[in-house]
Amino acid sequence: MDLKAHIRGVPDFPKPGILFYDICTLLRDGPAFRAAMTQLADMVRPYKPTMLAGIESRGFVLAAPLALELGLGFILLRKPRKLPGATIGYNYALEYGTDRLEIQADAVKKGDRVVLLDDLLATGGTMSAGIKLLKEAGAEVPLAAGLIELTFLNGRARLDAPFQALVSYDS
Ligand SMILES: O=P(O)(O)OC[C@H]1O[C@H](OP(=O)(O)OP(=O)(O)O)[C@H](O)[C@@H]1O
Ligand SMILES: Nc1ncnc2[nH]cnc12
Repeated sequence: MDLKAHIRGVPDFPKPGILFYDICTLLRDGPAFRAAMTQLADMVRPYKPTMLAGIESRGFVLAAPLALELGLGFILLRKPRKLPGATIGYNYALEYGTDRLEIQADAVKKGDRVVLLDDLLATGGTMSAGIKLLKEAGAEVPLAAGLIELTFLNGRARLDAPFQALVSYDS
């Protein structure tokens, strides 16, 4: 399955100069969505995670079904003020703005092996914040993973964990 054939590039969204890689066109195609989930499962399984975590919101769309597929529990990393109870937060810069991620302080136990999933790695700010939060909460992060990597932004250099993606774009 050629996953790239199902990902649409939308010029000048959400700002002029940004080529937005839209996964909605992949998600809407059953066999392509299935193939992406199977390939993600094959990529993640060797790292022997005990839990999966996903980043709001497009990351949830991939990470929750992947957790089910692998028979694992699922942790939500959310945008600010959405999670009840004590949280740990981290501010970060995006390719097109700034944001903050939060995790529930009791989401992981020391020594949990948590693989972190998002749809796309651009500058790496979001994924880097997610890895920091998981580690601060006590988890090991054997892998961060995505469907898409924008290699020209070199986001993986900012990550304190190995990173893998299914498809990459160099412009
Ligand atoms: O590597 P970075 O430069 O940090 O960019 C990647 C992040 O940007 C997008 O999320 P966005 O904040 O647009 O939110 P969404 O998933 O809710 O659409 C994407 O889903 C990643 O989470
Ligand atoms: N170019 C891009 N396409 C889709 N999502 C993104 N998140 C950050 N940069 C993006």
